[in-house]
Amino acid sequence: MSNPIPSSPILALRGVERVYKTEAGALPVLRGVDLDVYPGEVVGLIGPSGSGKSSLLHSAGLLEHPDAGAVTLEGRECSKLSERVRTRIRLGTVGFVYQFHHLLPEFTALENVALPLSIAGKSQREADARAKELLEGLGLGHRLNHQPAQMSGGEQQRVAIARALANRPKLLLADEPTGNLDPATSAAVFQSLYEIARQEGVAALIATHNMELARYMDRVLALKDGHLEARTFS
Ligand SMILES: Nc1ncnc2c1ncn2[C@@H]1O[C@H](COP(=O)(O)OP(=O)(O)OP(=O)(O)O)[C@@H](O)[C@H]1O
Repeated sequence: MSNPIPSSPILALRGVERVYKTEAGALPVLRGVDLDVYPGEVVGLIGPSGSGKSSLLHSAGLLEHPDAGAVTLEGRECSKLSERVRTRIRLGTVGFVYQFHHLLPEFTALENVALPLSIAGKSQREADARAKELLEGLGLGHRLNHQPAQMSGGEQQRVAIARALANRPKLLLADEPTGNLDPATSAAVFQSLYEIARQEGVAALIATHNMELARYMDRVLALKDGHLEARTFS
């Protein structure tokens, strides 16, 4: 990265463990994960299918409770907080992008992106202005009034990225954000995601199977046997 990394992480995991109870017995997936993500960096998370990437993102984004360990967002340790406070922190700090866009089909691109802003109490004018700014930044200025079904898969995913960034989260968690797209579209959408994350100054943790895209991240971590290790590319 060209920018110096500030000293205080936006996300810190310490000794995070996740064990699922299955009919076949306990399935340990995360076995003591330590991770720091700093403001403004784009971090790739790789690992084979079933290695626990989604589980890690769910714990990091306060969607699930880890079975052990600490999750600290913006300096606040969240494990022992009530569900209400965790939800408030999640809504204020984290944006999510998934493999499938989950846009509301009857809403336009602009309306889909403005919705979380309206829910957060912004006026319609403010919400629309912010939604328009983000969509234009993602190259969708000509698609503001289109519904999801009238857009390509790559365009739909860009709208989902704009929606995730609408409330100015400090951390973007993305789970296979381009996993449903063909290789060329996937590369283009990833490029847009990277650029807008930089513009917005948001940190991003992006789970992907796509090693070609992983190369373009600021750094890459691999999940192996429930632990994270740094990965470098030759
Ligand atoms: N709620 C659950 N109950 C039981 N097992 C689960 C649950 N959620 C996930 N698992 C198991 O935990 C393991 C890790 O799943 P996870 O979805 O985190 O992996 P992943 O690396 O994201 O996989 P993929 O790349 O295929 O999306 C898998 O073996 C999965 O079957």
